[in-house]
Amino acid sequence: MAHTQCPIVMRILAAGIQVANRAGSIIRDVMSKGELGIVEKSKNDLQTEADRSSQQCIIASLTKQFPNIKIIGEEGQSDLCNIPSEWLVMEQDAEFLKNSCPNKYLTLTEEQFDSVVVWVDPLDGTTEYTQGFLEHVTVLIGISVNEEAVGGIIHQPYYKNGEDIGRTIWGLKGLGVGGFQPIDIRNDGQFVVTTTRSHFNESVKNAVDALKPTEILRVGGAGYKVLQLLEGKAHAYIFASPGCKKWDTCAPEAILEAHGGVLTDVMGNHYSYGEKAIHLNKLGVIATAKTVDHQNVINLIPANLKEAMTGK
Ligand SMILES: Nc1ncnc2c1ncn2[C@@H]1O[C@H](COP(=O)(O)OS(=O)(=O)O)[C@@H](OP(=O)(O)O)[C@H]1O
Ligand SMILES: [Mg+2]
Ligand SMILES: [Mg+2]
Ligand SMILES: [Mg+2]
Repeated sequence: MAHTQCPIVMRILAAGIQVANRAGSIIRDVMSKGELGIVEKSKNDLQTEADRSSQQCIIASLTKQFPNIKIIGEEGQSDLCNIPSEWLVMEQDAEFLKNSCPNKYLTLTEEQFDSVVVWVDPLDGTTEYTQGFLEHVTVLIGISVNEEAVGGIIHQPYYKNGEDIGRTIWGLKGLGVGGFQPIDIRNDGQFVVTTTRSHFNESVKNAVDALKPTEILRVGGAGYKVLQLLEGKAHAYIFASPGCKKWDTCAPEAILEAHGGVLTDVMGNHYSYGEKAIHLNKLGVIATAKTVDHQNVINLIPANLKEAMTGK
């Protein structure tokens, strides 16, 4: 099937896979040149040259390919006029396009652009990037349709596989996940929680402790934490605090749920990813692996913590 005839959701994902790979190589280039150009956007919130360049590459490439689609990136408006030509990626991943599009998205056309929003986090785990925890760094491209996170890409620029560097994982609800082999963690009496490394606070600690974990992993990035759920390394990802934004969770939520896991706020509700959605995930992030009862985890989060977060 010619690319232009494929359903829009499939084409955005196929383009996203290629552009995320390019963004990953830009992130590695900035690090190897050693001039990170760190800016403190606000307290505990950094931006580097890699965040800026990766975003320019992704937004420029996707805007060129899909001029009618709303794209929202973490780093705000990017100058798309003066970017190096090698940052413009016009390819779509041919392997991915061999998959059949789930029926639900077959009739969605580019003209119905109002219902589709692409959420871009050009570099998730910026604090970890600046501190040398490079494995935690990911590029996130999420697609929402009618406000629901349905598809996404998590690219790990520093994942090592023999001589190869980098890998790209995709997911689409109704189709599944690809680019890696998911591992479903067992429920054998252990309960491993993954949580923030760089944004830990009292509220996050209280929620984590309430689950009585047998092990706590503290790593950077929403993308990396969700990968830990998908690779059998943790049962739950707990961040009972505001801080994460829609571009942090859109792709991870879609990929996790395409495999049977769940990602919600502390009340157990899904976030909305429409164009007008507020960026902040005010009610935190609770995500669970496929083999875990999500509602049970939500029930264990202390009521006083939920009241403090919702104001009710
Ligand atoms: N308090 C606060 N202030 C500003 N930004 C915050 C905060 N908490 C989380 N975040 C953003 O969420 C992304 C993941 O961060 P973490 O790994 O620390 O936390 S989390 O557990 O996934 O929320 C990470 O995204 P990137 O900016 O893309 O690296 C954080 O910036
Ligand atoms: Mg950031
Ligand atoms: Mg992020
Ligand atoms: Mg980021």
